[in-house]
Amino acid sequence: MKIAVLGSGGWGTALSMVLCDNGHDVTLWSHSPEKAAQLRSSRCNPLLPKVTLPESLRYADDLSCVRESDLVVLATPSFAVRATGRNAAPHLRRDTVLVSVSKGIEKGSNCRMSEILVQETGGSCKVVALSGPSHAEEVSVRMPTGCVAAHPEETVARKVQDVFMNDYFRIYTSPDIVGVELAAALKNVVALSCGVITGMGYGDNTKALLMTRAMAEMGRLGERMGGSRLTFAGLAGMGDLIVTCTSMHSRNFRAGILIGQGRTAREAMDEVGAVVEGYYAAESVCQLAEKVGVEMPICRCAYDVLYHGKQTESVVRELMTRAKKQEN
Ligand SMILES: NC(=O)C1=CN([C@@H]2O[C@H](COP(=O)(O)OP(=O)(O)OC[C@H]3O[C@@H](n4cnc5c(N)ncnc54)[C@H](O)[C@@H]3O)[C@@H](O)[C@H]2O)C=CC1
Ligand SMILES: O=C(CO)COP(=O)(O)O
Repeated sequence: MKIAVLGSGGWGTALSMVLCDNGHDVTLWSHSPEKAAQLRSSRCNPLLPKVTLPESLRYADDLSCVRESDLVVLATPSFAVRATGRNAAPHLRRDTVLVSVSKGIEKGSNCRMSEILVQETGGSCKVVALSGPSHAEEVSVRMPTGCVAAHPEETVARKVQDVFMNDYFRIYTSPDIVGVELAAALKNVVALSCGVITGMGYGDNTKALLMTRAMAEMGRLGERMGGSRLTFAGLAGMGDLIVTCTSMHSRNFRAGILIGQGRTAREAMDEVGAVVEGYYAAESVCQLAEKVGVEMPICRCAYDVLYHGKQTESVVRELMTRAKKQEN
């Protein structure tokens, strides 16, 4: 199959390697000519220093590279998905399947990534969400990993399953694209929060409390917006929550630790030096929760710390002294 991967950060690069392993004809697009030239000449992405990029991988800096592609993977940070989709759209075939792997919610519109791509392609292309616990650093060295390919039409989700799946990258299908995409965006806010309490010096009890209660609020919002609670208990929900709340590969978790140690959100993101999606998602999540009338105290507190510089100690006290309630 002819495949274009748009976005040459850690994740776009790791997925390009999976697709090359699976025998596809893959082009990796970078948004700057310098980046494409650097990848082509060095065959190394500094974000994944342990790996040499496959000989068969091609590089591009022009979005006309999607022409004649059977499948196009959107792997830019979420803030760049709309512009990338819009600029690629005139070159796309109507039967090209788009695969969205960016984990976020658009600032302002609060759209999911697949909604943006449907809008930008005028609804002509099918858009599948691929998500799950999958650090690029581990996928690129072929560590066993599992993800979910979500689309309401089973045949479309299965097509993506077939393209990506191999003996170290296991793909399940799901009809619940709403749940999968919301879980992906929400878990980043929780991973940031988990980093904050870790940076403050709290231990495993506090982390388990935060992750479990955050799952409850993620599921509440997801269900109210049309997703299934079961999705939140699966790879795209609980799976990805575990991997990002416990791993030093996670940029969200690392940024949170720095904030918990006293840095501002801006200082933490600069220090991490890569996209921290949870920062952007926190604002949208609070807006969505308010709009649909769902209580999300943990995400609300994360927003207050990130956007209003609220003291982390007072936020923890606030959460711990909420009114008494039954667990479910
Ligand atoms: N890194 C990972 O392990 C995983 C990341 N993701 C998601 O994939 C998306 C991309 O993440 P990463 O590859 O990790 O990002 P990254 O932080 O490694 O790289 C971001 C890339 O985006 C490029 N970029 C910056 N501005 C751009 C623009 N305006 N248009 C196009 N590209 C631009 C940068 O040059 C850089 O190469 C995020 O939404 C992330 O949540 C999903 C699963 C795993
Ligand atoms: O989504 C990820 C792993 O599944 C990557 O998480 P971070 O963006 O926090 O690094």
